[in-house]
Amino acid sequence: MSEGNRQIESVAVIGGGVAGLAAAQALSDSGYKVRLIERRPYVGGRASSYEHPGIGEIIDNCQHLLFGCCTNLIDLYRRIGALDKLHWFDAITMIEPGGRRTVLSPSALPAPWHASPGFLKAHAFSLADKIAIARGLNTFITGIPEDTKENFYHWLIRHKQTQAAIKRFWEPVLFAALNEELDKTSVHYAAKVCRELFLRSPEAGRMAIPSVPLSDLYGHALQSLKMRGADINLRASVTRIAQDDQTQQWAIETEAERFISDAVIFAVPFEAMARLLPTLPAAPGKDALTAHVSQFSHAPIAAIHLWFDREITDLEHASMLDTTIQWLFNKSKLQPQRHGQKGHYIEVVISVLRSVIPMQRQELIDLAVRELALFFPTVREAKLLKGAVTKEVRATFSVPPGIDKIRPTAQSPWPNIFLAGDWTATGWPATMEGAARSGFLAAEALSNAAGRPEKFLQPDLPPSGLMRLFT
Ligand SMILES: Cc1cc2nc3c(=O)[nH]c(=O)nc-3n(C[C@H](O)[C@H](O)[C@H](O)COP(=O)(O)OP(=O)(O)OC[C@H]3O[C@@H](n4cnc5c(N)ncnc54)[C@H](O)[C@@H]3O)c2cc1C
Repeated sequence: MSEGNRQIESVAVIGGGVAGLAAAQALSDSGYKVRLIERRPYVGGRASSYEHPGIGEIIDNCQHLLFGCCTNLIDLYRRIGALDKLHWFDAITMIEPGGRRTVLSPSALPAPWHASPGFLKAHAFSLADKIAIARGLNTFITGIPEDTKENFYHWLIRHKQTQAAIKRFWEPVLFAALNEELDKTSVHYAAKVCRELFLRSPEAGRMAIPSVPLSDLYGHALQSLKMRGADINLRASVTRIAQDDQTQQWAIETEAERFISDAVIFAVPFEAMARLLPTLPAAPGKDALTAHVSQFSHAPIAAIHLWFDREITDLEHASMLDTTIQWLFNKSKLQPQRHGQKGHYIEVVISVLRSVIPMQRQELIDLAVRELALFFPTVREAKLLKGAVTKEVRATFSVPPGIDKIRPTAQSPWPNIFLAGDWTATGWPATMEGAARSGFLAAEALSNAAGRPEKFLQPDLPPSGLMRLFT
């Protein structure tokens, strides 16, 4: 691995998702000449919105959530001036068929027990479930287990979790956070999610939902980058990277042009990286990287977007128990720009379940309406004005046991080429926070190679209460 030529001024960032935007923003803020190259006509990558042709509405590819523990994503929003586009919640509502609600919110007790009173009062769990969940969560207070070959479902059985605790607590939480079946999930990552959301501090577990469509949110990054003199190439797909024989700089080729840059940051998903790797020159470590990239796998997410002629619930969001639909987001309430518009817009999300992906659009809309009626009787009288379905087959990379062995660091086998993307070695699962971290880590690696080391990665939130004893 080379140290680089220590004369880096220009940087090509390939990929305008959260990872690429974080890298581009950090380096632009530090005075590098950045060119961002994105295949699509908009930025945001897997966290974006667009006008759906069938219904004439701007919709997110899927609702995206973040939490207080997402310190790097929040720092990216600060850098791009989008912090005020987040709607923060102190409570999460779980709802059962029939409409009974459980509201989980932090109490005044010190961490790690701040969430305990909410759990104790929860209608959704029996006493046996509560004891099992508390016993399970408590094992993560002192730290997160190392990644072993054990999967999280096996761990839950070994820790004597009830079936209801698995169905109503562990699955909803981890499906949303890790988007994978529990028997394909690493104990290490499951523990990390639980520790951040329920144990570290009340602040770390606070949930936020963007109050604007995702492309508006990440559109702030485009404005901010342009203000700093960055070049932005949208609708430009990189097809090949080669080293310029004379200058030893990198030549980046898109379908339309070819340009030269001192350094390159790849911020593309692993499957796009797999397509670009063969175009790069031979180097020690290339074969190992290629082999590792080929071992990643995906999991899907589907979202169903429904416009009713009336309000079907006062809730802004809810985790829906015991049904195929898992989360509800009341977009008419969450996005102020929709206030007063015709129809009440509800988005429901189904994570992980591969069986829903082959279902037809109308079949999924019917399923969502049928299941919503189990929670909200108004749905039976309401008229559905229109509906749309978004399916992301390659939504997230899976985190099976042993995944960390194949996640590459920001250093690539080539001089002045760096890797970013949620799938790289950040210690985080496939999330916007993981992507933001990867972008900052790649920017740090580049600044080291340039001989001007800088720190962009934000520290984790400090633990509070008694959790300070277990850092
Ligand atoms: C349906 C869904 C729901 C999700 N929900 C959440 C959530 O609630 N919370 C959360 O934190 N995370 C969520 N995620 C995960 C999150 O969106 C991703 O982890 C994150 O956005 C990944 O960012 P990235 O920059 O690493 O990759 P991407 O977003 O995939 O960005 C890579 C970019 O590279 C571009 N590209 C690819 N190849 C080329 C090329 N050859 N030339 C130029 N450009 C190229 C792509 O067009 C893309 O814009 C969800 C994801 C999906 C799909």
